Amino acid sequence: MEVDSPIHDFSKARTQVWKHMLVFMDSMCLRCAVELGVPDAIHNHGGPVTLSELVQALPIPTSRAPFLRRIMRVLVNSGFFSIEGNESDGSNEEEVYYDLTATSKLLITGSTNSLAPLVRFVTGMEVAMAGHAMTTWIKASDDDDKNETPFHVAHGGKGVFEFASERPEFNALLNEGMACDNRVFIGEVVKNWGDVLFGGLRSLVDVGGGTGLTAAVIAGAYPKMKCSVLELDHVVDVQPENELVEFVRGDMFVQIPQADAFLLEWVLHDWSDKDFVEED
Ligand SMILES: C[S@@+](CC[C@H](N)C(=O)[O-])C[C@H]1O[C@@H](n2cnc3c(N)ncnc32)[C@H](O)[C@@H]1O
Repeated sequence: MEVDSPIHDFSKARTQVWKHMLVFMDSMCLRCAVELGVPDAIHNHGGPVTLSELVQALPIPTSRAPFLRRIMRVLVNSGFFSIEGNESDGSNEEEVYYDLTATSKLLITGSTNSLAPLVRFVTGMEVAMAGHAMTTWIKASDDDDKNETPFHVAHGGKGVFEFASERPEFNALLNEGMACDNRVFIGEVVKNWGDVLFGGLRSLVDVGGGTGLTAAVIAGAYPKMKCSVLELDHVVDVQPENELVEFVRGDMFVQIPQADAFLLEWVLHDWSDKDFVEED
């Protein structure tokens, strides 16, 4: 086939459509692997596993092995797992070994840098429903607050934080998802730029600081600084005692406690300029 023939152009364009239609399967395979505990199973095995060893370690019937192999194929292709041997050439599947990569090591449950909770949150039904509501949302009148974001449209006019306040499981998913992504990041920030950012401060308020993880890391490194977290009731209600950080219940649009400095991490993007910019 000539490279710039009409059939080539059609084929290329068609492939592009297929690719975009199905790209959500990448996320769904990732979610499935995290929910099943595939990274944990390989980690606990202590090294590369065959397909049948993997099936045995997971809560799935052995009859699902061929489907797990396909899910693993997608994830090997995306770099989440490595494979030794070549299962596509018809070799005995016992000769094929799956192992963790740097990416899937970030998905081991309970490890200090695990992003598994973030995967569960972002690929979850509640967020996916917001994606499905995008067309309805963009066609809707923006005079009504219930149409503010696709999430509002998908969830009966409730924004993500109001929704979380009514759903303990979603609240936990959101809080853990946010916190896990910070664990490594804030540690590095404090290590490399802590003195520039926080040196000399007597007090700091992490506005919308979630579980308080960020504030606790900062407080741990600067014990003379008073670190507080301003959060909504439903977030504060489920936080364990924290010796390093004081939780303050409140609404940042109403009042923010006095401090030398304020931290707004992953907060401004949740709101429009109209919410944040006030002119006297
Ligand atoms: C995207 S999360 C970011 C959490 C945390 N700063 C982080 O980086 O992981 C936004 C946070 O803002 C909090 N929040 C939302 N509206 C708020 C308000 N009006 N007053 C105080 N906190 C609020 C939410 O409960 C949520 O924990």
